[in-house]
Amino acid sequence: MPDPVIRADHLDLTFQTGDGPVHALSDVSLDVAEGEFVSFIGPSGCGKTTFLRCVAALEQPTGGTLTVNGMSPDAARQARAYGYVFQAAGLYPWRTIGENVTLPLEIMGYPRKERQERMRRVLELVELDQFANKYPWQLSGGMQQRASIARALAFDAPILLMDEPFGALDEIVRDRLNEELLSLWARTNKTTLFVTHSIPEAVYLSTKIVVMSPRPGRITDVIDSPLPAERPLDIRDTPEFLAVAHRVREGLREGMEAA
Ligand SMILES: Nc1ncnc2c1ncn2[C@@H]1O[C@H](COP(=O)(O)OP(=O)(O)OP(=O)(O)O)[C@@H](O)[C@H]1O
Repeated sequence: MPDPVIRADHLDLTFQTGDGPVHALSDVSLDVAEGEFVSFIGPSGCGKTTFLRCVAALEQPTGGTLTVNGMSPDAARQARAYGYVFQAAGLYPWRTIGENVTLPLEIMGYPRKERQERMRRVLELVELDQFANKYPWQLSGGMQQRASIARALAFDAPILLMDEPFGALDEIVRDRLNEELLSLWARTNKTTLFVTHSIPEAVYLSTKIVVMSPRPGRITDVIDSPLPAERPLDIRDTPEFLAVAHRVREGLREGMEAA
């Protein structure tokens, strides 16, 4: 077995706040192998975002260990191990889509020609190559979110961290983006961590589903998906899909009852 890309071992994080300590992560242990698509699902406040932020070295755990590609999250961050897609597309309105995508590359000091080449390639991947010269307000919400994914892919990091990227979109657009994301993942083989509140989204996309519960935030179930890699949208009506969704729902319910 190759070493996992991400390994959390008895991870703990307590925030000290004005109202006393908040135990955001408790005893979280998880291995993520290369190329996996792992969804984190759980009620608000169970620590999903906090876990992603620890992986991205944006939060410091207060206990346990966490490695990314065998190094500390900080070292992995410096080695540009990941791209991050947030809940809101977060595009700069005064920059075109192309200029938004090249911004991190500019900051990292990539030469102009390479910036342009990479920008073209990732916009093609998310089927926005015709929109490089448009401004964010000229695109729909779903297209903006695709542009934000392109930006995260631009420096070709092996790990993609996605924090509820489709939460604000209507169901039809979300379905389409789920399909596109799955095909993008199959083509790029990026190790992906994906936060969601949607059971169907988690089951449709993932090779592994991590169910979490709040107070304190902990893992209550880890489900290795039995679904095939090839997943047309109507797989959601199959008994196999519904069985996984049922197990997630049960895990969420038990977590809530225990909290
Ligand atoms: N910087 C911080 N300082 C203090 N408390 C924090 C901080 N960040 C998060 N928390 C608390 O930690 C807990 C976990 O928050 P987190 O954002 O990780 O949850 P989540 O599962 O992602 O929630 P949601 O689904 O609403 O995004 C919450 O109780 C939150 O209020």
